[in-house]
Amino acid sequence: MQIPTLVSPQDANLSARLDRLIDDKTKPLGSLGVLERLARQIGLIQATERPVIARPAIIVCAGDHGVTDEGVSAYPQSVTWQMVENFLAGGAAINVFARQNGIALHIVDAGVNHDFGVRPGLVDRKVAPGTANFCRGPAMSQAQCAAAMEAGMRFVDTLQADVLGFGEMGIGNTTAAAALMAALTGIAVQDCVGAGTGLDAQGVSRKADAITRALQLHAQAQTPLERLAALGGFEIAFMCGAMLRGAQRRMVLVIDGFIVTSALLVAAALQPVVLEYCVFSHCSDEAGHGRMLAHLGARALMQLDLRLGEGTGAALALPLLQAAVNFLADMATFSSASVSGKHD
Ligand SMILES: O=C(O)c1ccc[n+]([C@@H]2O[C@H](COP(=O)([O-])O)[C@@H](O)[C@H]2O)c1
Ligand SMILES: Cc1cc2nc[nH]c2cc1C
Repeated sequence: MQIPTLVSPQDANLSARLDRLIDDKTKPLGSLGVLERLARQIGLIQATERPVIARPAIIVCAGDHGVTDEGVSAYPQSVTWQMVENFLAGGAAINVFARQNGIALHIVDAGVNHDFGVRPGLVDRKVAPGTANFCRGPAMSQAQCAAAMEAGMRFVDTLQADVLGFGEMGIGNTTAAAALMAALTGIAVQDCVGAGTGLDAQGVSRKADAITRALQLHAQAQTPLERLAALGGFEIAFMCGAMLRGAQRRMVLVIDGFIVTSALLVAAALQPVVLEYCVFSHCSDEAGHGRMLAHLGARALMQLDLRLGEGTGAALALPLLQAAVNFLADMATFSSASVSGKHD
């Protein structure tokens, strides 16, 4: 598998020109805060003083997890395929928010334990019907993991998006994400685990125990790709490949919650520059997410106590990205509006 080579979008000359444009708008210097940072970042990613968001898209990647055998989720595995049906019928939260914000939604089966048959609207990239239980062996073989990543890269090649958001669905995947987090960051398991879909304290400690056993079993997995195969999931690997290709194609990547960020942890371990293409939509209520973001040096746009996944935070953040490019394009300048500038 060829890992995409990324170039940094940083360009000192363009950055200075964007700063001048931003500072020339009719507002006290710096007063649009994070929106100014976003406008500059999107301009740099698109390599223009006039960035646009014309074709926003979100990929919702679904996969099942063998580790659910350890009793690590508050819901049964069948909810994964049932929610995929819900996405296809247009009734999930992500459908509502994507419709509200004019976002194209792509639903991907990367490894769900269900036969959907031939389903219009479903992107069938099933590598296998769920991962193996990583407490007993690797979640995926290296070949399966590479197949999921390559499928993610190839899928992004079919898209015309300028902003690409990520979402996921997979009962048990907060366990996989927490295991990846512990392995890739060295943060203690206790500080990586959380309640997921709603475990009680006993459930959370069962989850931590499963992860601790898995980290011992897979101690020989040392590279990011070995760790992804041992502990990850098909939807996580698919997103990791899709993020790397999206950055290579200079798309703005909108990161959602805990599981999406775990895919980015792997992508950033392979190609750190990918982070310069990322906007972090929100800080999830899942306990480890704040620490995961801190590890990446990332600042989330919003804190809404969300813990749903599906790309809902990414969809809700899109209006903020649009506000950033719109103020840059449409606000008057001090001279065009005859407004006096700051005292010297
Ligand atoms: O995005 C998040 O931060 C997030 C936090 C907690 C749960 N989820 C969703 O809940 C599911 C995984 O939870 P669990 O408890 O089954 O591991 C999966 O479908 C995720 O989309 C998502
Ligand atoms: C109902 C339900 C919807 C979800 N969407 C994302 N993860 C989910 C988990 C559950 C349980």
